[in-house]
Amino acid sequence: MKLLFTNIKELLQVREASVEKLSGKEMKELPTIKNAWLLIEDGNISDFGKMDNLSEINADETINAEGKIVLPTWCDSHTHIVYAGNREQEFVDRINGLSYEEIANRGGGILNSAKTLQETPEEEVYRQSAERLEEVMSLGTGAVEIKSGYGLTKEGELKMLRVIKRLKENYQIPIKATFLGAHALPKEYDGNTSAYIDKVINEILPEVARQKLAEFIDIFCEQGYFTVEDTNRLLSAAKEYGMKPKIHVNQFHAIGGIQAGVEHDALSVDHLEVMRPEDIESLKGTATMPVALPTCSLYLSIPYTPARAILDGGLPLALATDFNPGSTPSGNMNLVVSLACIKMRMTPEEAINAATINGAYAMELSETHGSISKGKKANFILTKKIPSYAFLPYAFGTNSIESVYINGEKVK
Ligand SMILES: N=CN[C@@H](CCC(=O)O)C(=O)O
Ligand SMILES: [Zn+2]
Repeated sequence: MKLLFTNIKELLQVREASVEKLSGKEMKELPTIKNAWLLIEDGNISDFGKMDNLSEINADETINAEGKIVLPTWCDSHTHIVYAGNREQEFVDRINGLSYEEIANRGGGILNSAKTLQETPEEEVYRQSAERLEEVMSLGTGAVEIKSGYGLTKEGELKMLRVIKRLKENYQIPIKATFLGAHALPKEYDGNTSAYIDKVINEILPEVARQKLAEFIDIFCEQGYFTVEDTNRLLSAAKEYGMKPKIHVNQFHAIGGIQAGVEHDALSVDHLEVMRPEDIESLKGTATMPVALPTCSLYLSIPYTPARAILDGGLPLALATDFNPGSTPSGNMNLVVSLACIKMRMTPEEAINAATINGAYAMELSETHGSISKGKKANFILTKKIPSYAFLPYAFGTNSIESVYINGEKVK
C-alpha cells in the first residue's frame, strides 16, 4: 500500500534516522522541507522531498496537503492513563483551599485512586483506559508510556499491568509499560515505608518481571512518599530484571532523587519542578533524559520546570503530559507544547523537538519514532490549513489537527 502526500506546506522534523535525541542548542533547530511530498509504504516512511523534485510515483492514494503541515505524532513518555474513576471532588476541594498535599494526608490523592482501582473490575478499567487512549490518539499522540501505581497491592498492580498489556495488543501505537508499585504508601504500612519497599521488591517486582509486564521501573522519590534510600534499593533490585528506571523526582522537594536516578542510569527523570543548580550539574554528561510535565504545573499551580536553565546548560529536555486523575486530568500534548512555550519560554522549535524525538528517546523508541526519517514508522499529524508551525503552540486551545496517521493508517 502506497500513500502519497503532495503540496505539503511544510514537513517538520526531517532528520536522519540515526538521531536519537537533541540537547542544548541543537534543540533550537527544527529541520523542515517547505512545499514537500511524503511517501508512505506499508506503514513506514519510505521517501520525501521537495515538490520540484517529485518524479512519477504510482501511489494507491494521493492526498493533496496544500496549506497544511505534516509533523511526527507526539511521543508522550510519562502517563498514568490506566486508572479507574476520577477525582473531581478533590479538584473542588483544592478550589476551596486545600492543597494537593493536604488532600493526600487525609487519605485522598493516590490512595483514593488505589481504592477505586481495587474495587473496579478489570474489564471496566480496560474500557475506561481504552477510551482515554483513543482520546489522546485523536489529539495527535502516536507513542505512549503508561505506568501502574494505583494498585499498591500485588493483585492491583498486576491488574493494571495486564490492562496495559491488553492495550498494547489492541492498539497500533507503541505502548511502553512502567511498574510504579512504589507510588504511595498504603495505609496499613503507615510509618513503615521500608516494609512496603520490601514487599514491592520481594513479592511484586519478581512477578511483574516473570510475566514480562513492564519494561521500566518507577518510584515517587519525594518527601512524604519514598526516600532516596528506598529509591536506591528498588532501582538496584529492578536492574537484576533488566528494568530501566524512569522516576518521579523533584516535584515538590529536591531530596537527591536526580542523583540516585543518574547513578542507576535512569532513562529519564521526570517532573523537575524544583531544581537546584547541583541537580542540573548532575545530569550533565549522562544519558538520562530530563522530562517536564507543564500541564501538571498548570493544574496544581506549582512551579514550571526551569526549561531555560536546563537547555541553556546544554542538557536535553522532553515534554510529556503526566495524564492522571489527581495532578493532571488531561492527556493533551498540544496543550503541553503550548504551555512549554508560554510558561517555560521554550521556542516552538525546542518544544516540538522535546515533544517528538526527545519523548521517543525517553521511551527507548527513537529508532522507530519521533522524526520524519526514512524507514521509521509512519506516525504523523496532518494539520488543518495553518499559517506556520508556530501557530500550533500560539493558538493554544484551538484544535489545529485535521488527521492523525498511525503506521500509515488514518485513525482520526
Ligand atoms: N506525583 C506522583 N504521581 C502523579 C500524581 C498521581 C495522583 O495524584 O494520582 C504525578 O506524576 O503527578
Ligand atoms: Zn506521573
